[in-house]
Amino acid sequence: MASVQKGSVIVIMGVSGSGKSTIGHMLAEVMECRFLDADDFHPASNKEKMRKGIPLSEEDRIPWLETLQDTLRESLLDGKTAVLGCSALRKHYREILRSADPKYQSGSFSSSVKFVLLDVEAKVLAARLQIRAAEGKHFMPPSLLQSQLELLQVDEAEGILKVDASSSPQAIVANIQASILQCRGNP
Ligand SMILES: Nc1ncnc2c1ncn2[C@@H]1O[C@H](COP(=O)(O)OP(=O)(O)OP(=O)(O)O)[C@@H](O)[C@H]1O
Ligand SMILES: O=C(O)[C@H](O)[C@@H](O)[C@H](O)[C@H](O)CO
Repeated sequence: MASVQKGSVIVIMGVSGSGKSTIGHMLAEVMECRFLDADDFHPASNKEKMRKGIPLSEEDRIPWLETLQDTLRESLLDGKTAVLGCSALRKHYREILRSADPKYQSGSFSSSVKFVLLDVEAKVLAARLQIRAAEGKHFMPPSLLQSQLELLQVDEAEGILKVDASSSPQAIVANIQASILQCRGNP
């Protein structure tokens, strides 16, 4: 994609069920770049906790985000573009990811690591998670959705691209691509 310079990261963020893995994977495919799923970076203890229906704590999340930061930094230093699917629910979690850019100045929000928030109504999320749970495909139970919604924090000043993620995955990916093109030239 012309507008995304080599050596950048697009983080597809949002609560459980918003479609981070689905959309992130598809976006990476059309951008012909690597897709990283933050779920693959959790220690077994974190996954076990979530499987039991216990929300992660700060102490559980910070080391996980720091591991992701290391991986993103390596990718940026290699001059590669990557898409990361990661909840990144709190502002200070996103600061950890933005800081993967060695040139990032804390609090400036101007980083090679950019964020796209998948915005979906709670009742649609709940329905998606019920279907996924019935299929027995994922460790994250629907019961954790409420805690995720309560934790989500977005500050206008961060300039996060918010997309309506209740339509078809194809339409969402096309919308993200178009929005990124529109933002061309912006920091
Ligand atoms: N746009 C969409 N329309 C309908 N269903 C979707 C859409 N996006 C994702 N889904 C479905 O919703 C469920 C959750 O999607 P996905 O696993 O991609 O979300 P996630 O944000 O990565 O979730 P988690 O944070 O729990 O890993 C999956 O069963 C997926 O197939
Ligand atoms: O911050 C968190 O609580 C975690 O990142 C969870 O959101 C999971 O990783 C994931 O989204 C579920 O698959």
